[in-house]
This record gives sequence, structure tokens and C-alpha cells, in this order.
Amino acid sequence: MKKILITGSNGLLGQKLAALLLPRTDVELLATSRGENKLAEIFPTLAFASMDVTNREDVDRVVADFKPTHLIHTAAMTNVDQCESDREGALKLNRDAVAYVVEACEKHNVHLIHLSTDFIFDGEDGPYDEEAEGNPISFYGETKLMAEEIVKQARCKWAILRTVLVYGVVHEYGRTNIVLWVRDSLRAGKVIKVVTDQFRTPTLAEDLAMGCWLAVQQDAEGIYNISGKEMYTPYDMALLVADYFQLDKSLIDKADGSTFSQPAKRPPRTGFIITKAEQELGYKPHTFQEGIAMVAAQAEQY
Ligand SMILES: NC(=O)C1=CN([C@@H]2O[C@H](COP(=O)(O)OP(=O)(O)OC[C@H]3O[C@@H](n4cnc5c(N)ncnc54)[C@H](OP(=O)(O)O)[C@@H]3O)[C@@H](O)[C@H]2O)C=CC1
Ligand SMILES: Cc1cn([C@H]2C[C@H](O)[C@@H](COP(=O)(O)OP(=O)(O)O[C@H]3O[C@@H](C)C(=O)[C@@H](O)[C@H]3O)O2)c(=O)[nH]c1=O
Repeated sequence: MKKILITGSNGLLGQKLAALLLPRTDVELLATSRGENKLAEIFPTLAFASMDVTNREDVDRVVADFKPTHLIHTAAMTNVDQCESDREGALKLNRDAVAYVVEACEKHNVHLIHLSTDFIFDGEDGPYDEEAEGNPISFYGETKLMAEEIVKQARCKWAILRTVLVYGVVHEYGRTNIVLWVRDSLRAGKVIKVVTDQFRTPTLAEDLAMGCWLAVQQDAEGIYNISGKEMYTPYDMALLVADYFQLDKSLIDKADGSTFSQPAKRPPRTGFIITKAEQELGYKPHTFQEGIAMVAAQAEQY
């Protein structure tokens, strides 16, 4: 029996983890997030505790009470532009909270599964394997790299799962994702500018949740790349989405990322080599086309 505590359960990955793990009879699950449980309606049997990861006492108390075997730390400030403008907040959530989570895992002998990102790299020479050196070009990336350094020093079992551009349908969620953004814009007849100078291996949120579960099941330690396998530009992705939904591709304009006035710089070419996760964990991601179909089916319900 695995006892799993999830942080950030209201978020994109957190919700998919809840959906994957709640039905399992070999898992006892505790979902945690700051504030209220947004999943109460869709998962009425989900055990939930409100836990603010930036509150050291909160983290220690909830971990001490539940005594998990594994903790999947998904909570983070994931708005890359916001991290640039609210540096203090980004440090609190993406660095300091990780230190509290590590401390609690050490004290209560918990195996930590920590989520990280392709944005720890400069994007000059992707796709990257697990050995590549970090060199962030955004403050988000900096804080996530600091977090990795903290996790690597931990005196408990730990794994760092790095991922890339995650997409999926979620409940009561403020952000959209690349598939539905393209679909909904084209359906409304809106012209969209989509970048041709960023390269990514986009990740279906369900695949990432499965990667986390495989890491738990196998007590994986060390660094693992968990993403999609195919490298695309967002422009390529938009064309595939338009094809799938049979929408007008002439509404998709090519854009150069450098012309966007975003506060945070984005790394041009990231993407991951996922051979290690495939071979060691048995990780098998869907293709992007399969991912679009899954998102489409789920989006019907919304
Ligand atoms: N999404 C992506 O494209 C990528 C994500 N990652 C990493 O994967 C992980 C999961 O990302 P994702 O699921 O997309 O993130 P989300 O932003 O969707 O979810 C994060 C969740 O954490 C919650 N949270 C925020 N602050 C706190 C706090 N102080 N205490 C407790 N919970 C808090 C948020 O709550 P609220 O809803 O109240 O804001 C939110 O529900 C992150 O570590 C991220 O860095 C890596 C690469 C790509
Ligand atoms: C809004 C917009 C985005 N895009 C492209 C650029 C980008 O690659 C993709 C997604 O846009 P965003 O600004 O949401 O993406 P961004 O904030 O860059 O997403 C990142 O999030 C964090 C949390 C991560 O860790 C990264 O892996 C990464 O995926 O879509 C366009 O081409 N045109 C647009 O108008």
C-alpha cells in the first residue's frame, strides 16, 4: 500500500493525479492545496487537507498527521511572467516552500517526488537529457533550479521529474491550454499569432500523472525527464489542432517569439530525451495527436 500526499491538488497536474490515484485500491491518497478543495464536487470521496506550502508549520503538521510514504510536490508559481514581476512571491513558493517540504520529508521519512521544468535550461541546445547543465534565462527558471539544488541535498529519498509545456482539460481552472486555446480562437474566427521559434516536447497532463505514479511505484530516485516524445513548435501544434477539429488554418499567423512583449524570456529550443524514463520506469507517453483527441473528448463535457 502506498500512502501518497499531493501538494497543489487544485492545479493541472494535481487534478490529474487525483483522477488517476483515487480509484486505486493500492493507494491511500491525501490531496492538499491552499484554500478550498476545488475537486469536492467531481471527486466527493477525495480526502483533502488545506495546506499552504509556504507555511512551514502547516507542512510539518499535515505530513506528520498523514504519514505518507510518498509526497508528490506539484504546487508552484507556474505563471512565468508573474514570477518575473513578483520575485519575492516566486522565491517563497518555488524555493522556500521546497525547503519546507524537504524538511518534512526528511523528518517523517517520506520519499519526495518533486516536479521541475525545461525552463531551468537556456534553450540553446535542446532536446536535453537528464545530465544537461541548467542555465535559466527567466526568474521562474532560476527559482525552479534553486529548488532542484535543495532537493538534491535532501537526506530522504527523492526524485526530480522534469517536464515540458503541459496541456490538459481541468475543472474550475483559470488557465487554458494550447489545444483549447487554438480550437476556441479558430472556432470564433479569430486570427492567432503562434510562434515558430520555440521548440518543445509537449506533455499530456495524464501522461505526466502516470510518470509520477510510475516513479512512486518503483521508488525511483534521481532525475527523470517526463514529457512527450515529439518535438514541435507551437505553430506546428496549432496546425495539428486545426487539422483535428477541421478548422480554418489561414487564421493561424506565424510569429516570432522575440516580437512578443512578455516580461519573461522563453528558452528557444528545449524538449526532452525521455529514454531513461521509458527504459527504467516503463513510461510511454501518448503522441500529440492522441493527446488532442483525449483533450477533445474531455472538453465535450465542459
Ligand atoms: N504547466 C506546465 O506547462 C509545466 C509545469 N511544470 C511544473 O509542474 C508542476 C505542476 O504544474 P501545474 O500543475 O501546471 O501547475 P498549476 O499552476 O496548474 O498548479 C499549481 C497548484 O498549486 C497551488 N498552489 C499555489 N500556491 C500554493 C501554496 N502556497 N500552497 C499550496 N498550494 C499552492 C495552486 O493553487 P491555486 O489554484 O489556488 O492557485 C495550483 O492549484 C509545477 O511544479 C511546475 O513548475 C513544469 C513544466 C511545465
Ligand atoms: C499566448 C501565446 C502562446 N504561444 C505559444 C508560446 C508558448 O510556447 C506556448 C504556451 O504559451 P504560454 O505563455 O502559456 O507558455 P509558457 O509560460 O512559456 O509555458 C511554460 O510554463 C511553465 C510553467 C513551464 O514550466 C514550461 O514548461 C512552459 O511550458 O504557446 C503563442 O505562440 N502565441 C500566443 O499568443
